[in-house]
Amino acid sequence: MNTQKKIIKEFNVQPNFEEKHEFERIKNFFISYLNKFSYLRTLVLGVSGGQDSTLTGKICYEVIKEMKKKNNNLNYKFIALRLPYGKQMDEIDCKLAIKFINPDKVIKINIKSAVKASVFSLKKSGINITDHIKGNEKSRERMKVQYSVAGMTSGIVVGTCNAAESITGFFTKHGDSAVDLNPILHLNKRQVKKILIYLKCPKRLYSKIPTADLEDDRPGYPDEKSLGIKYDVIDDYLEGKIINLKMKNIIENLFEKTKHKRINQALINFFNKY
Ligand SMILES: Nc1ncnc2c1ncn2[C@@H]1O[C@H](COP(=O)(O)OP(=O)(O)OC[C@H]2O[C@@H]([n+]3cccc(C(=O)O)c3)[C@H](O)[C@@H]2O)[C@@H](O)[C@H]1O
Ligand SMILES: Nc1ncnc2c1ncn2[C@@H]1O[C@H](COP(=O)(O)OP(=O)(O)OP(=O)(O)O)[C@@H](O)[C@H]1O
Ligand SMILES: [Mg+2]
Repeated sequence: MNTQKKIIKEFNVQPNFEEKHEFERIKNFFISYLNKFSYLRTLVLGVSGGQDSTLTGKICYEVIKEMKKKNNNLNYKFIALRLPYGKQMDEIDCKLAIKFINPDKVIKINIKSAVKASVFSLKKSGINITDHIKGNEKSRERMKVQYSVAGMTSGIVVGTCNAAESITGFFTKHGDSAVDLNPILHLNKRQVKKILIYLKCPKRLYSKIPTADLEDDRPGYPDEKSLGIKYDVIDDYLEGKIINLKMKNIIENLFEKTKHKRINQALINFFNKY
């Protein structure tokens, strides 16, 4: 089996997916997981206003709605966390995403002072971190907040990583990838968008340019510019299409180079047997 086929198999990407069917499949897997652990009550998710957390948020909303109804228990909750670093440049999108997702509760915590304290402590010890490394600090600070909320609410932290980000290692190790459950890890980027359209998400959100938005120096910097490759190309690759050899090599080199980052992620792939 060649590398492309191996990756597609490992990630369980479905080239012939159908939006409604896939959404229901994800929802049902999620519900059966929660039913296995009867003490769980809460889903905790960071909502940024980007495509991945908007879709994951809508999944969480539907899962919790079903859990409340099926178990006749209104104690199930979906908590959305807004975790800006200072003032969020795409605040409007984040508010729109929250409105569309409709979580039971929204908590807003500004991570700036915590990140600054960390940067300052490192500096005092002679380690002056770059803007890039500070970006990873932001991602890990968000992870910490989510785990504190989950710990206090019998909850689990829900991840938003998709297959296109995962195979290229475009996530922070022990940051946004450090989650309890990954419901969209098997979707490529265009499948995320297709399900959002099926769910009647506002166009502004599903057509938004993907950004990690972690750098002070380059707010809203597009993922595709950081990666040096278009999501469309990564998506084609994940659907088993023949792509330009140079692009194929870039993807496979990134996959190999970032293998160490996916070690924990593999365990929590929703479609792996638990
Ligand atoms: N061979 C090896 N075996 C085991 N561990 C190895 C290793 N090489 C590095 N490492 C470890 O991994 C660390 C580097 O990984 P990491 O800390 O993740 O850092 P990094 O490689 O910088 O990866 C983060 C990248 O993902 C992007 N990102 C992050 C978060 C969210 C999003 C988004 O799309 O929203 C994107 C971010 O913009 C940045 O470009 C090293 O500092 C080292 O500790
Ligand atoms: N300002 C924020 N507030 C809350 N959570 C955030 C924030 N920024 C990032 N996150 C969390 O980190 C995750 C990773 O970011 P990422 O950019 O990959 O996803 P996204 O913003 O949802 O979608 P897109 O990739 O299309 O921008 C988000 O899905 C979200 O859970
Ligand atoms: Mg984003």
